[in-house]
Amino acid sequence: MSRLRPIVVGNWKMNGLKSSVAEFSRITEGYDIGLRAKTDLAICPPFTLLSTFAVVALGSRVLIGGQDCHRSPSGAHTGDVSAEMIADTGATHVIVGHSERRADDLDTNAVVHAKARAARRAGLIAILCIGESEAERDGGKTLEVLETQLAASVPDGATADNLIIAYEPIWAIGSGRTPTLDEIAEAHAHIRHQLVLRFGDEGEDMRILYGGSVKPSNASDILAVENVNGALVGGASLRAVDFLGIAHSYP
Ligand SMILES: O=C(CO)COP(=O)(O)O
Repeated sequence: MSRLRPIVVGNWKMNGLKSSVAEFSRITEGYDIGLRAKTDLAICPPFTLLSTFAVVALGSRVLIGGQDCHRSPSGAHTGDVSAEMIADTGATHVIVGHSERRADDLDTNAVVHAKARAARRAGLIAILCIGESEAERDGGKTLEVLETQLAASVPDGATADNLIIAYEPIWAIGSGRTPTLDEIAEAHAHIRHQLVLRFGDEGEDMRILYGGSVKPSNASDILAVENVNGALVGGASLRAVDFLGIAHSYP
């Protein structure tokens, strides 16, 4: 088991209304001493709920994050939200480079790189997502794709205190399918190797999360894999019972 303190992050994506505060409160209430001893816990709600959740989370030690940020601190960017604005709500984390944004909003590696720098500028921890498509996996290109994404989207000077990597195979997101444990181990070992090549000892301390169809039923196996330092959870983070179940399955 890794010596790094794990973090289990819930990505609520475009889900959640004011009425969802009750479900989030159940998550904060469930983050008891026993669970705190095992793992950090974070929820990334939509922007509309960030401030509310940050207040509800006070005193619980549940962390709050955004799901994306603009590269600039402020300015004429209608509809966008800056890393500084996210930090201003009390959030500590922000997801950048999620495959849904890479696909829907054409976030290239260069854009993700700029967003990760923006997160650091604002004092946020970037959760930077990388992952291969099904065609890339079938073509035997997974490790190469991960290497390219890491090289092009992780900024120089990143540290274990301001960067978390999330490995999310695109074909595993929301599909109920996951790579085998050996495949997860191989991908995470490769990411670790690249981080150490580039950042030396600091790379040993960067957390690498697995994301894609993590559920209470598969979490204990996945979280026990070498170099898996936590999980990025989509659908199963929307219900407190499932999300806490995943966090509890940390060995
Ligand atoms: O995209 C994800 C988290 O960012 C994973 O989503 P699912 O857990 O719903 O597969």
